[in-house]
Amino acid sequence: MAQTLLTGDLSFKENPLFEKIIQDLLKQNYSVCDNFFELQLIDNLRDRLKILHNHSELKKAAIGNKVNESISKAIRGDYIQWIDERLANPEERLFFEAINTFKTYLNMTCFMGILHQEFHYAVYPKGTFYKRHLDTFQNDDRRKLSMVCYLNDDSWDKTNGGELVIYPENSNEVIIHPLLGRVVIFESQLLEHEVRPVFNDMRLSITGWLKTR
Ligand SMILES: O=C(O)CCC(=O)C(=O)O
Ligand SMILES: [Fe+2]
Repeated sequence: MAQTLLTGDLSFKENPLFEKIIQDLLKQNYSVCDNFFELQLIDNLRDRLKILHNHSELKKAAIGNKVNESISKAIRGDYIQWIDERLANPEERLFFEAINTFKTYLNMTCFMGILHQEFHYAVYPKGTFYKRHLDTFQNDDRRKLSMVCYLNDDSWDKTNGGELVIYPENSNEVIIHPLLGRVVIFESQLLEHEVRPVFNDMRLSITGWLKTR
């Protein structure tokens, strides 16, 4: 019996992509990765998000229940829809499969204790932004890693704006363009960041958090 368990444990296979992300996180608290998902999956998720958007399924994102709408709008202008994993359609299921594989890997190799995740679609229309912030709430530090997956297609131009800017504590700001298929992962409790105003087009993404406890 013990023998069987041991054999199971030894079946662990090193994943170079995940190892790179882990090394980046250890070194600088963030990682930018351009091949986390298959491009076909990104295309399908983009189509899904566009359908939701066209059917007005997305809601204005809030920043907390005590803040009124005009203040909220001065802080963030995106529209979101949470993805319910239990109701996921085939492309969302593939998305969560990749996330779960990553989560299991982190827990096995880094003992990160990730138990839950939450993800939402996001659309930033022209003129919107999200001011500099930290992704953790007061009295709730369960968000461990933030993940942003960009769904813009390859016509996205750098002059469209909408850059993610990360502010590491001891070094210069890092500017990241929301390019097709790019995934950015960072320490939710450590790195302040912002979304710069979108000048053109509609900025599409899925954002989420890997959470402890
Ligand atoms: O879309 C991005 O690049 C970041 C979004 C973000 O910071 C958030 O939703 O908390
Ligand atoms: Fe954020």
